[in-house]
Amino acid sequence: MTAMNGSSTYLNYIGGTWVPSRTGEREASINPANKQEVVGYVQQSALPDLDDAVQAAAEAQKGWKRLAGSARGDYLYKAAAILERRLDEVATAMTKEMGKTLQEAKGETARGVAILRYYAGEGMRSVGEVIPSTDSEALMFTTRVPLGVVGVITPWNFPVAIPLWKIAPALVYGNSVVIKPASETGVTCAKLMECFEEAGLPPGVINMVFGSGSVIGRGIAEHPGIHALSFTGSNAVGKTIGQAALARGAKYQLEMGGKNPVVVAPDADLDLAVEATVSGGLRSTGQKCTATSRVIIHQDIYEPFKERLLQRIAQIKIGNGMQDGVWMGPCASERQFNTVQAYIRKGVEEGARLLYGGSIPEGIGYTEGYFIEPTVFENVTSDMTIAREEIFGPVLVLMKAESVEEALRLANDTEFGLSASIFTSNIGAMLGFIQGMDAGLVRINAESAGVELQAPFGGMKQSSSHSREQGRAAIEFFTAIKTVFVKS
Ligand SMILES: NC(=O)C1=CN([C@@H]2O[C@H](COP(=O)(O)OP(=O)(O)OC[C@H]3O[C@@H](n4cnc5c(N)ncnc54)[C@H](OP(=O)(O)O)[C@@H]3O)[C@@H](O)[C@H]2O)C=CC1
Ligand SMILES: O=C(O)CCC(=O)C(=O)O
Repeated sequence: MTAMNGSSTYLNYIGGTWVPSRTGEREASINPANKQEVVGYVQQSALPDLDDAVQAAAEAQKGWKRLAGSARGDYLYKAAAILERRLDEVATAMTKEMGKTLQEAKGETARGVAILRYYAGEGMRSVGEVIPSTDSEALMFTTRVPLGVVGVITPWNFPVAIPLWKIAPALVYGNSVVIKPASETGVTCAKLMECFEEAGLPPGVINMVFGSGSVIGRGIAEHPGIHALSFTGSNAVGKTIGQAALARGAKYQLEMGGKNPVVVAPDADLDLAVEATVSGGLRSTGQKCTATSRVIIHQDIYEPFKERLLQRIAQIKIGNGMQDGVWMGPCASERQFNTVQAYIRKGVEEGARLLYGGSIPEGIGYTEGYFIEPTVFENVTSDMTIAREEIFGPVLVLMKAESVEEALRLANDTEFGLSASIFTSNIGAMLGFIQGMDAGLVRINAESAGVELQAPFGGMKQSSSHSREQGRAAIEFFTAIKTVFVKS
């Protein structure tokens, strides 16, 4: 059982057993919509707990890699069915732990089910190719082998989808896994582990160790028994993980921040562009690496676009994501709440004009959680902090462009390159944007957020370590190619 003594304390999952940390310490997971509510307690683990998990994973991987891919896939199909059955419970834990609305949390959990099924099917797909040898009597082909024990370090903003889009391919290709979830969303991750446990995964194939990033996260990056690391989170942490992995020759994959632009051309469908800007920028309280952050608007339609945008934002209902009708929940944590407020202050100090929001909403219950109004700035220049750094909150900056060419130049004027959208009905502008935009995801007449699990996902420039996740791209990270030459 996950819970210790029937209380809401969640244990580490190591070697197929729920175990308390050797430190005996635990940490509360708080509901950001109501700071008084403890959703559950998770372990404050130390490095010996991680050692136990790595040892269990290494032992289990020996048998796991020998199973047929289809047999490994069968376990994922079972886990998918269990997660589907428990969808409401898992989504509720997610909303309570990190604040996104229940509707969004249910959508994400359903996506988790689909991710498991997609990778279950991978167990039966081809893994190599036959390459003609210059020796006519030889057979030369490639096959793929697992990497060994994979470390997974995940953030709190997609507590089901991100862990599963890393765990599922790692497992189906024959690796075992040690995951450290974000401290804010440990309870949700424990529920995913329960699904794998109920699916009957052999003990040790998947392990979860709670704990702080600086101890367990760093411990994963530096552990000699972990052969590969997949991380999503901030740039600052991602870079330290990459350096630690490189120093010891481990494979690593980093998915980090974004400063995603939306370009609104003079011939755009303005209603569509407004709706996509609101959804892409403010859904999940702006806490997506693909969230729209910079809105670059052609000067000819700047005023009508701005007017419609502000009208639409005024309709947003902020509140506890568990309540019907609430469109936007709180920031996920006190730290995130403080960060977003600091960026809003910085925007004002640096001379941007605060058009909308910027404060804690007025009304009953808002001071009980980490609520911030949707916020819009204008008169923003590219050198301002709010135009350069990832805010990860419900903040949009409006920038005016004299031409579509200038809009593209502004869109590219960032160190990030994750996602970018353009709204236009001009095919030339579309093609110019597809070609000229330096981003891993380029979207035409669609919001910057919104990832499909069967397609490669990742960024350019500082947004990623240049690898891709999801879809068939996952096989590139979670396996190594072996070239085989056979002669009788
Ligand atoms: N690309 C994305 O999807 C995300 C981007 N971010 C960006 O990062 C900012 C800060 O968010 P935050 O949650 O602090 O993101 P972090 O990068 O700190 O956290 C992501 C994960 O890394 C872990 N971690 C933290 N420090 C270390 C370390 N030294 N070594 C190894 N692992 C570590 C965290 O653990 P723990 O939870 O215990 O700290 C968590 O599991 C946000 O404002 C946003 O800009 C955040 C989340 C997702
Ligand atoms: O846009 C999405 O659905 C996923 C975004 C994402 O991966 C992230 O924010 O970390």
